[in-house]
Amino acid sequence: MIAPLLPSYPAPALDRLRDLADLRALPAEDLPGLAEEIRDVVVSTVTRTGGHLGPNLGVVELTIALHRVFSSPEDAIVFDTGHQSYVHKLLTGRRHEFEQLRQPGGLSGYPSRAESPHDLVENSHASTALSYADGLSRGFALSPGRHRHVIAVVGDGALTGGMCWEALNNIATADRAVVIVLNDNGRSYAPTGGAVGRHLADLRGATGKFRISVFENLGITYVGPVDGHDIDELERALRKARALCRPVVVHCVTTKGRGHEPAEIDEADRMHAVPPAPSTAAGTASAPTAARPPAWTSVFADEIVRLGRRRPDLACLTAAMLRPTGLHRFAEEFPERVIDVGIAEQHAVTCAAGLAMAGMHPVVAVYATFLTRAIDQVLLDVALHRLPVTFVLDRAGVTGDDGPSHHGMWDLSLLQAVPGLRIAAPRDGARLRQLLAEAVAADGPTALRFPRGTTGPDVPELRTEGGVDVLYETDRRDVLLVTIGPMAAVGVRAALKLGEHGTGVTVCDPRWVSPPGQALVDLAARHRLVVSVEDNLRVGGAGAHLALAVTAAGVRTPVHALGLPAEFLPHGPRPDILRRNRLDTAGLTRTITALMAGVTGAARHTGHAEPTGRTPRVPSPRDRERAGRR
Ligand SMILES: Cc1ncc(C[n+]2csc(CCOP(=O)(O)OP(=O)(O)O)c2C)c(N)n1
Ligand SMILES: CC(=O)[C@@H](O)[C@H](O)COP(=O)(O)O
Ligand SMILES: [Mg+2]
Repeated sequence: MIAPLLPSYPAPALDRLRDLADLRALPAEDLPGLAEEIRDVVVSTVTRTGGHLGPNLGVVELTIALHRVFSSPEDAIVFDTGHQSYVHKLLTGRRHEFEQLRQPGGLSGYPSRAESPHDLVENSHASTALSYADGLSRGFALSPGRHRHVIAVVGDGALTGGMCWEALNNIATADRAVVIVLNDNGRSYAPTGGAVGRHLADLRGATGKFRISVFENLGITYVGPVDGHDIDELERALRKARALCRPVVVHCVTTKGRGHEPAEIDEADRMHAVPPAPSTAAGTASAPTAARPPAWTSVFADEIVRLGRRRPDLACLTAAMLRPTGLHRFAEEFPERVIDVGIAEQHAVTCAAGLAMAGMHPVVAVYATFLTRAIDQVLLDVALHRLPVTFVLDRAGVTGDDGPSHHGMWDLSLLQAVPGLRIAAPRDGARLRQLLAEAVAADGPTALRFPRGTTGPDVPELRTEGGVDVLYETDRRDVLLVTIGPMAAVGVRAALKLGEHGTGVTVCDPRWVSPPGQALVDLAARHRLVVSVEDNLRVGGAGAHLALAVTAAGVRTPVHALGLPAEFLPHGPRPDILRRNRLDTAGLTRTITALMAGVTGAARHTGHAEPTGRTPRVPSPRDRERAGRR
């Protein structure tokens, strides 16, 4: 953790708080002023560092009241998704570190057990808090000692996730002290839809009128609706809930983006997540220009609309992320063919299976990391039936500032185990368009994965061999470098550097990376060493599967798969994390040089025939010019 800087924003009331006891000792009349200071600190910091502005502005009073009524960390407070835990961090001793929110080595944008005993759940995947609460309350009930309360802060969006209802089904079975603080701002990114959204809207409007909530029907006491910005009302409701010592939901009505007008009027998503200020971020995404290539998501958004015009059987599904996944334009043009299932990826996948059985070709657009919770559905609801469903996985690979539970680095390892599922990884915008068209034309399951950020310039192929694009080659066949997706540009630059030192590298992009095709095996047989490089785990990645295919074909060329370690990688700029894992040009060049030394040494030792003695063609000015364009 880097040394805390002096706070950039004066917050005298907040700075006088040494601990939660001081917060609890504050007179009620001081609390609105504290809330205002906290809002100012959140706005001034998050607009600089990037992060979740709207969600945190909506829980200022709620978090103050929570920490005045309950005694964290004795009482366990769990934040669902965790993107709304900045106020919690400011109140639990991290005021100074907050300046470094989401910065390398700085505070995580989600709860972090390494940062504080007040933080329990680091996973940023939604709809888990109630399951943790059920387990915590059972564990506390089984452990002797002081009676400890469990409090779960759950958003209305998170409540559309199936795990919440699995947990409620259990929580309601016994009188354990579980307080469910329902933070109802009526939105995920967009307004919360479905029957859950409708029911909550009914309850919000029920002040003074008698209304039975679904929670009461399950046997959970319902308290509310409560004004989520009135600290006094919140404290009264929370004290009432605490005294009940049984499952209770406190329905808090809040405003996402509260107190910051640009967020309050942001129709799209109330400034749910804002990018870092240009001075803070290395290369903030902004409008594409001839020099600045478009975002991957916008290329997908454009191409899926073009395909939708030609294919009336295309239907698209999102899990409460219509705009973040680029489906908003398809929804505008084909509203009847877009389905927002809420934060319910498992349902999205099996609903897509149903759509395919009904003759449609569904496209399920999710962030790669969120598909991990629907692998069973991909495997046994889609692939077992060999259904024509296409999964479009945005944010595949290292994502960056959202940290370990957001890096989309497991999809290739998990999906390559799914029989019959073909996986494509476009290297640039042009290939994304081509591969998307091929995917939705397939009569079985397909997946397409691409990273967060901009596409980079197109990387044209020299020629294509059995469906594999050859991007660069010399007349010496030392190394076959198989680049997966956007690693192509890195691979070509590394090949040029290696060529300057006498190593002949053939760079190829399989486009359809799984299952590995015969053409790749044939190419491997013609080289002394195969190296693959991917923005995914090495374990079970594309390179691992290529090695299996090369060995199974009886080809003796050694295969080295390069990729990410099977670790939870911290938050940080994507380029930094790739560089630290030697997946940048310099790292790849060094790795291949070392591997080649091994191969050459082994050949000298075993007398294995050297390849043709000709040195690789020195890269022509045209080669350099082309590589420079990448
Ligand atoms: C499984 C999963 N899918 C999608 C997301 C992306 N996501 C992050 S926050 C969010 C909206 C959450 O809405 P809500 O629970 O109401 O919290 P709010 O932001 O309104 O405070 C979504 C969809 C996620 N974190 N986890
Ligand atoms: C908390 C969450 O899951 C999302 O809000 C995520 O932070 C969005 O990430 P992007 O900024 O990549 O869309
Ligand atoms: Mg919400």
